[in-house]
Amino acid sequence: MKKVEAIIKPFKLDEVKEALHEIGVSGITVTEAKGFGRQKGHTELYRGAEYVVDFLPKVKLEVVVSDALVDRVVEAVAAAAQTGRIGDGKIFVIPVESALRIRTGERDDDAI
Ligand SMILES: Nc1ncnc2c1ncn2[C@@H]1O[C@H](COP(=O)(O)OP(=O)(O)OP(=O)(O)O)[C@@H](O)[C@H]1O
Repeated sequence: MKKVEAIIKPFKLDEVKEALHEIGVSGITVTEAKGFGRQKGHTELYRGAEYVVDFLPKVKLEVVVSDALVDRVVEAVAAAAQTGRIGDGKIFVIPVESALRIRTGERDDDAI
């Protein structure tokens, strides 16, 4: 299993969620986040306004998937989140050791 952690522009969340739904991802964790990339000190367009970049609002999306699905998830998130402008975000892939569905006791691939 892998955790795909994506930092994206907030207005792209619905599109990314739809793309993940289409490839069969059932569980997603979404957190409001703030951050900056290498554009620090420059300006970034956010909701039509130019901001001098400090910490910009972002959304952090976490999806744990089977190894078989990880490439498709990364591609789907990247395609849905891309605008081509600075600040589009990043995707990290992290190994996951185990998973447990608390209600049933199912584990690992059966739990995600
Ligand atoms: N190395 C990193 N570690 C953790 N979070 C990061 C890292 N780089 C970027 N982020 C997060 O991703 C968000 C978007 O990053 P961003 O797309 O601006 O990166 P970038 O490298 O500057 O690329 P770009 O040139 O496309 O803007 C940041 O606001 C931050 O929350």
